[in-house]
Amino acid sequence: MALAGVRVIELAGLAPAPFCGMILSDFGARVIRVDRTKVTMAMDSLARGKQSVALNLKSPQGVAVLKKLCIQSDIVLEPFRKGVMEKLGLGPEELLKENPRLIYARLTGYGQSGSYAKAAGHDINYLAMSGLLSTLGRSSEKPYAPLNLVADFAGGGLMCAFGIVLALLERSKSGQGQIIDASMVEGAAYVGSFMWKSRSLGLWNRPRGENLLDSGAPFYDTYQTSDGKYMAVGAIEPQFYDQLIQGLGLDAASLPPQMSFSDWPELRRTFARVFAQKRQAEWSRIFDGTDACVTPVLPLDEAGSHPHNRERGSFLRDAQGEVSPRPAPVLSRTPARPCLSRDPVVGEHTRSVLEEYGFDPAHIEQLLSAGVVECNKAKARL
Ligand SMILES: C[C@H](CCC[C@H](C)C(=O)SCCNC(=O)CCNC(=O)[C@H](O)C(C)(C)COP(=O)(O)OP(=O)(O)OC[C@H]1O[C@@H](n2cnc3c(N)ncnc32)[C@H](O)[C@@H]1OP(=O)(O)O)[C@H]1CC[C@H]2[C@@H]3[C@H](O)C[C@@H]4C[C@H](O)CC[C@]4(C)[C@H]3C[C@H](O)[C@]12C
Repeated sequence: MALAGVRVIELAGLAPAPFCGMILSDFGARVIRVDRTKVTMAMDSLARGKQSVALNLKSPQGVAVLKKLCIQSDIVLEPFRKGVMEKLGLGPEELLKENPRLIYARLTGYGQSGSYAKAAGHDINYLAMSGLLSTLGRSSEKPYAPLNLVADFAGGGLMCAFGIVLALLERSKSGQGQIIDASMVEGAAYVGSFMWKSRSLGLWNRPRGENLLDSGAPFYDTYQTSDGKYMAVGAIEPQFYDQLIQGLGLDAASLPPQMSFSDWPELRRTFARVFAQKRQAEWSRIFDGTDACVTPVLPLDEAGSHPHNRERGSFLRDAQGEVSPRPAPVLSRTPARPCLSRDPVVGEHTRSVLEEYGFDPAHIEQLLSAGVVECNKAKARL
């Protein structure tokens, strides 16, 4: 796999950093998640392929253990508020001094500088600060966040993984590590570059929810079908729009022009009335194999069984029987080989990892009895 041999120390966090760690793990990196001690349950549902060490960083011995792990690793990924790592004596200066090849990835909401750097926040705040949230939502409604996909995952976890891969590539030439300051505000904004850079085209001149791709255009929207399901319509180009009109059984001559903004509400009502006359499966049969850009809106538990996704193996089933997306993109020679076994229990790998990183058994026992580290076993499933 592409990242085979890369060792990552991931400090346990909420959502973006776990996703970043899972991407690295899916593509072959060895990811060791450092959890707190005395936690009953891992919060990480993105733990595929990771190992867990339970370590109390509030003790000087715990800090020393983490340092030793980082000295022998390629990447440390930290998801805390600015200043937390420095307060622990684990800031980049300390760690890079001991391991100049270390890539020190800091994944935060607001970045390592600026007046908000130390403020708490979540996806919705970062999305709001990026400028993008103001554009998301239906006409005459307030802005709404599309789950926590944009800032936490696209602009956060994924962007940080990209930064790590860039730093690894650069290190292969310079031999040096570096610090990655991944701000979710900036990552989200960057993902949304199109919004800024296409403004001169007049694509976003109208209020929220009344433009081409923000649910303003009737040919770029979803429609309810007679069985309460939905179809997604993305028929932007005239040649594809013609096929939409044909599939709906409408007479193009009796409709207003596609790009007549003032007629969009009426056109939307016409499309809605027609879509409501057939079931989703019927519409799928009509539009499959055409270029009308019309597809069913699949619920999560149906996405994996759609013929197209099944043919490509786009979703996988793990040892627990849970279905989730296959890692993307697909590399031809060195594709991801995601681990299918269960997620680690907090502290499950403490002993084995410490042994591997050169801690002698007596030292491990002492750390255990001092409560600096914890070893836990997976509970048997009855
Ligand atoms: C699924 C839910 C997640 C929702 C995601 C949400 C929408 C997001 O947007 S996540 C993005 C959040 N932002 C960031 O990550 C930006 C960077 N980070 C921060 O800004 C901050 O970390 C913070 C604001 C997110 C949190 O601030 P906090 O004050 O708590 O922490 P920090 O200042 O960073 O300091 C950390 C302190 O911790 C110490 N530490 C760290 N590691 C160790 C260690 N090993 N040992 C000892 N100490 C350690 C460190 O030293 C710092 O100490 P100091 O403060 O003294 O300096 C999920 C959201 C809630 C989940 C549920 C909930 O947790 C309850 C259940 C728990 C159970 O286990 C599982 C089920 C739950 C229901 C759980 C389910 C889901 O996971 C959630 C709903």
